Amino acid sequence: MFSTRKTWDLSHAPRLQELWKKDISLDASSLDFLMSDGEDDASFLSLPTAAFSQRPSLTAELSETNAPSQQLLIQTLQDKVCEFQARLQSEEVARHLLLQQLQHASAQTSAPHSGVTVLPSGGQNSDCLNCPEEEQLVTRLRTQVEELEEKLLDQTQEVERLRSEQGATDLEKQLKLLVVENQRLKQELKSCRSSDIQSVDPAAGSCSCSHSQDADSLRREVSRWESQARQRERRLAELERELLEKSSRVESLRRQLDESNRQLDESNRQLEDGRRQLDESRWRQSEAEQKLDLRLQECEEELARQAATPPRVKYVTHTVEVESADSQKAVVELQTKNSALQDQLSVQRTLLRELETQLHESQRTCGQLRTQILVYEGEMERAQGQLEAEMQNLEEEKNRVIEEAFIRAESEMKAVHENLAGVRMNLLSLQPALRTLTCDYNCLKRQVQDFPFMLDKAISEAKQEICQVISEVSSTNQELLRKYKREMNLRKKCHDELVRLKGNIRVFCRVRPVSQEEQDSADAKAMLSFDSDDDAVLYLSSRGKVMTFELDKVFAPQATQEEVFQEVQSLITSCIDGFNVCIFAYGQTGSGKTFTMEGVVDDPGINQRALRLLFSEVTEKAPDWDYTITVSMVEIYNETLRDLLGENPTDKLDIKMNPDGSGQLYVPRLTQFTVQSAEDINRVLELGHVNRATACTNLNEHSSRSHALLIISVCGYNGATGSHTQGKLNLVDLAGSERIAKSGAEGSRLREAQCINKSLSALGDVINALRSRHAHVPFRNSRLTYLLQDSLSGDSKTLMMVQVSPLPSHLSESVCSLKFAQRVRSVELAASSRKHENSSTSSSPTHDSVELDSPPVTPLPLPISRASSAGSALSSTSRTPNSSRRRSQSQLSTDRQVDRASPLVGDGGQDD
Ligand SMILES: Nc1ncnc2c1ncn2[C@@H]1O[C@H](COP(=O)(O)OP(=O)(O)OP(=O)(O)O)[C@@H](O)[C@H]1O
Repeated sequence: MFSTRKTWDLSHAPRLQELWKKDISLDASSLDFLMSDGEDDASFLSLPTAAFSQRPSLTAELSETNAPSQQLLIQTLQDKVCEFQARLQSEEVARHLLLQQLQHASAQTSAPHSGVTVLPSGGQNSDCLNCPEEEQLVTRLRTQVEELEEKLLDQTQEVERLRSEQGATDLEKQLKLLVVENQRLKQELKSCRSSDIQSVDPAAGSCSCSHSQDADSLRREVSRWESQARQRERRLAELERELLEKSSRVESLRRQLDESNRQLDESNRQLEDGRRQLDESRWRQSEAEQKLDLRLQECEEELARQAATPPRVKYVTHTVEVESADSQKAVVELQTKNSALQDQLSVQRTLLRELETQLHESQRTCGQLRTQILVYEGEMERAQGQLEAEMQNLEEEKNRVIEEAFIRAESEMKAVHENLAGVRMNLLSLQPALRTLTCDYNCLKRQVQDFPFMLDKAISEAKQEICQVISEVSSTNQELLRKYKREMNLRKKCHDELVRLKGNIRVFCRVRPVSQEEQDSADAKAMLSFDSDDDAVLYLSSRGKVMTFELDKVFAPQATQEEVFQEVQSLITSCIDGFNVCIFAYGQTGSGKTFTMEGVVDDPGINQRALRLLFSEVTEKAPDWDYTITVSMVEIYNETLRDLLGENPTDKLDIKMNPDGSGQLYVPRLTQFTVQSAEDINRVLELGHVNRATACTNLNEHSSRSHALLIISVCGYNGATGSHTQGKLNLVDLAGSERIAKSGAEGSRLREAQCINKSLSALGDVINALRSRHAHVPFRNSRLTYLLQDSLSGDSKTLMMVQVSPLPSHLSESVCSLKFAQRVRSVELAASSRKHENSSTSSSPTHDSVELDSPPVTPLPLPISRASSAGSALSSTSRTPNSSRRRSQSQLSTDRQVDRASPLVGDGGQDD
């Protein structure tokens, strides 16, 4: 079935076939056999020179013959060699015979004279050589033998020489050439195959010519056709199997039919036998009947004749009687026989009927079987016709498919061959490239050999360049560092200027919310209101009048701790840059100072947040800067300084001038903790809180009567620049600012009130003197201002957080606190206004002088509309907050210019 494909496989690869044939011809063992046979046979060496006289023609013949006919040629050569050997042997034998004859003749000649046997080896026996003729003959013969031997030796040498020069060497050379050619062709075939594989299989090599894709597709097509052919073959095999089954079925039916026919014949035969038996028995019966009838008739005739003769009646009667008895007996016998024959006849008839029934049955079955056979035969003919048609179709289809596959494969092979030729061409064209590559490789090899030297040279050059670059970079760094320092100085100057222009005292106000209990017992409506457009304005209503307070920032009751801290954190971080910062919480008792500064556990205040912020900031700067943060906590109660972190919190501390001559103050024996983590902060604050609580009987009351200070020092060192920074952050929770003296307190309460009043007044005076740039700033007037001296002077920054209670019952204290804040803030704003304010306001709080019934007097004359923000009472309908704010801002620059020209001069008590 696949003969066509197999034929195609070999016949359509002419080149491979040719190579194959060459390969076979060269691999044949005949040449090896010939060579080994010729060399092993020693007689070959004795070939006469003439034996090789035909060598040129043989060589020519060998060279002319094609590779397939070489075997024949070799056979011819072998025959000729054998022939030469035979001839040589015969010559040898003849020569030996001649020699023996000569020796024998000489022996016979010499024997009768001396009786001594002449040795064939020619041994000298002077006794036997009496006759000179004989001696001469022997000598001549010996000479002849020697000549012959020499001649033989010469011939042998000549043969050897000729053999080495031309004969076998030619064959060997030819064989070697053929072997080399064979090897070359094998290699070529191998390379062709490998290149075929590479071009056919893209995964096997990197050759990606277009023919490989065509070849792939053709191969796929061929494999598809092959699979189709296989399917058709399978189908054909199935049909054949089916045909065989049907044939076997028909055969079995035929066998059944034959069996039936045979049975039918058997039945017919039985029937015939029965009929024959019946006819026979009938015939015998009729014969017996005829015999009986005939006997009966004879008997009757005899009876009648005897009856006709009376005298002889008795005898006749007796005879008749005798005869009739016999006749009767015979009749009875005959009747019995007749009845038996009748029975037999009836049996035969019954049997005949049965046989006839069987015959009918068999004939009917036979008819049915014949009908069935006819049906089967028709069906089989039809199936056979279908099968033949199908087989015909399949055969045609198969031939067509094979033809197509053949054509495709042929074209594919052609393409592959073309591809192969292309590959060969490529190989040829690649050879120059290979040569170039080889040249390049050699060149590179030389370069690689020179590489260490070049590398050393390059490394030394690179080192020089790197050193040069490093020196350049270091000089650039020096330059950059110089510029950086210059920029830093400039920035500091700018900052100073900015601070000077903007003022380094900021005043914020925070209104605490109304607690649940206070809401229940609140006796009035909200007296404080806020400007939705301006977060620096607070309105206070009292008796139908509205007082407007303008500060730097006003926090409504709903402001969170985080929002408050957001506003102050820039001040806190500036202490990392070396600034001293002071944040005060100022206000009456219960206004929320401690809440703002310390906060509660779940919602910490400025103190804890400030320390955490400082940690995160110094951590960010850690690669360049090395910071140390130390913390101290002190309390000032009744002008007594106590260390809240010390082992004995009740011990009094002093404030002294630092003996190092720096002019800085310090507190001997003050405990300082270096904090490095949030846990340290919590521990320190907790310790301070516990110490403060243990030092008093009622913490709430005590905290209202004392100032609590958290002093944080931040020291930084920049290793790169060598610069140091030192900043200090003072977070102060001041004592309550209510006017206790007015309430008629006595004894210790009076002393507490006096101390608080004194320290707060001193703080106001210091701030006033600082803003007014007085030559003398009264820091020493209180422990508080004395301790905060370095954080209030110079370029330090101060924030005052004025805490206000929203309750109407605290209106007087709230007004007093707000007026104090307003004055502190207005000090720095307008020099021109200060002149007027100096006569009407004081920077120091005068709590005792502010009366609820008599609100602060508006300074006269008002320099500008800004005077309205200095605590003047205005009708809520007389002006809008926005207009006030705009005026304040427009006037700000003018005021600041004047402020630099004329320092503020003022003192307390003007409110009164
Ligand atoms: N902004 C606020 N939000 C919620 N509660 C506040 C707020 N401010 C203050 N409080 C609450 O008001 C009460 C009084 O606050 P706080 O103790 O801070 O006042 P104080 O001015 O420090 O009083 P003292 O001078 O006696 O120390 C506290 O219960 C506090 O929780």
